[in-house]
Amino acid sequence: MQSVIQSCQRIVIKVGSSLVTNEGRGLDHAALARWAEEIAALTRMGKQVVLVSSGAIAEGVKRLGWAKRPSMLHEKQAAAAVGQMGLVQGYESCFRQHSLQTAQILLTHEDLADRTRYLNARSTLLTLLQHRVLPIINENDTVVTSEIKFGDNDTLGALVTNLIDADALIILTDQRGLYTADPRNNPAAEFVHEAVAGSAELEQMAGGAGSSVGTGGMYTKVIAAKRAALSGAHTVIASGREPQVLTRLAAGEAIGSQLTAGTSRLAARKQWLADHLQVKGSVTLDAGAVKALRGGASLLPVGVVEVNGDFLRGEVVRCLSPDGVEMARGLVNYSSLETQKVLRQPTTKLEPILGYIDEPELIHRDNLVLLQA
Ligand SMILES: Nc1ncnc2c1ncn2[C@@H]1O[C@H](COP(=O)(O)OP(=O)(O)O)[C@@H](O)[C@H]1O
Ligand SMILES: N[C@@H](CCC(=O)OP(=O)(O)O)C(=O)O
Repeated sequence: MQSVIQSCQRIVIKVGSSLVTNEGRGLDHAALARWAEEIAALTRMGKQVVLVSSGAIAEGVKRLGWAKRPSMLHEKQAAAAVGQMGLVQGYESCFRQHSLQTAQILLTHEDLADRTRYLNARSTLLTLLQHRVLPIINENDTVVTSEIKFGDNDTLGALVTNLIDADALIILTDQRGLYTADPRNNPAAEFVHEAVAGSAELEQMAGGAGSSVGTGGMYTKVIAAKRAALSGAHTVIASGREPQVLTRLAAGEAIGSQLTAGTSRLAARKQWLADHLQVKGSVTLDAGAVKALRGGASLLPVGVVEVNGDFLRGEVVRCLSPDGVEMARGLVNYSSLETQKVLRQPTTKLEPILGYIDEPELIHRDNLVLLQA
C-alpha cells in the first residue's frame, strides 16, 4: 500500500497536546524542531502546509505551576493565554532555522460559521500560502464560550481542511494510529491500516482520550476524517514520535491509519455546492454562455444578460437559461452590484470598469454544478 500523501499538494497537519507538551511535562522543543525540519522539507517539495497545533492549555498549566488541568472554563482560558505564548515562540524559533515564515491564526467556531468571516479566513490563509508563509492555527481559547467552542482541535483541523480545500489532513498523535479498540486498555486491539473515512464501524472502534492531557481521543479523529472527506480530503492518523513521519508519508510510505475519502475533491465540492448552500440570487445567461457551461467552461461576465437579487462575493447564485430555467448554480466571484456593472463585458474590461480584478471568471467551473443535461 502506498500513502496517498505522496500525491497531495495542500496538507493540513494537526498535532495533539500530549505530543506537543510531552504528556503535559512541558513544551517538547525537540519534537517541534523535528516537525519543523520535516515541514520545511515538504514545502521544498512544493507542498503547501498548514499546521493546527494544540497544547496551549497543557503548556499554560505547566507554566503556571498548576498540578492538573483545571475544570473551570476561565481557568482553562487563562492557561491557554499563557501557553499559547510558549507555542508560538517555540514554533517561530524552530521554523526560523529553516527560513520559513510563520503566522499565528486563532479561530472560533463563529469565524467559520459566518459566511463573510469564513471567506475572510479562507482568503487570508490562501494568501499566506501563496506567500510561502506557514500558518499555525489554534482555537481562540481565551474568548470562546462553550457554545461557540470547537472543543477539540481534530474538529478544527477538519474544518480548516474543508475551508482551504486541502487534499489531506494528517493527524499526529501519541499512538501509531487507529486500533480496533483503545490499545491502552485492550492488548488484543488490532491496528487499522486502511479504511474508508466515514464508515460506521470506525466510530465504534474509537474511544475517548487515554491521557489526561488530550481531549477528544480517537473518536474525534475518526469524525474529523469523515468531515474532511466531505470536501474530498484523505486523512492519515499517525504517531508524531515516528522518525521522519511526515517526509516518509510524502515519499509514499504507508505509515499510520489511512482513512480515504470516497469521492474526489472536485466531486465533493460540487455535491457540497448543490446540497448545502443557500441560494441568494440569479443571473440570466445568453445562449452562447449556456452552451459554454454545458461544455464544461467557466461562466464569464460577457455571457450574462441580467442580474436578479442581492448577493455577495462567495455566495451561491442560480444560472438561468434565456427562457428562465435554472440550468446551473455556483459560487460567484463578484457581488450583484459588481456583476451589474460588468455584464455583457469581455474579461479585459473588468479592471477598467471595477478598478480591480478578483478573478477573470464570474463563476469558475470548479465552483459550478450543472443541473440539467
Ligand atoms: N481505537 C483506538 N485506537 C487508538 N487509540 C485510541 C482508540 N480509542 C481511544 N484511543 C485513545 O486516544 C488517544 C489519542 O487521543 P488524544 O489523547 O485526544 O490525543 P491528541 O492529544 O493527540 O489529540 C490515545 O492515546 C488512545 O488512548
Ligand atoms: N486549543 C486547545 C486544544 C485542545 C485539544 O483539542 O487538544 P488535543 O485533543 O490534544 O488536540 C489547546 O491548545 O490546549
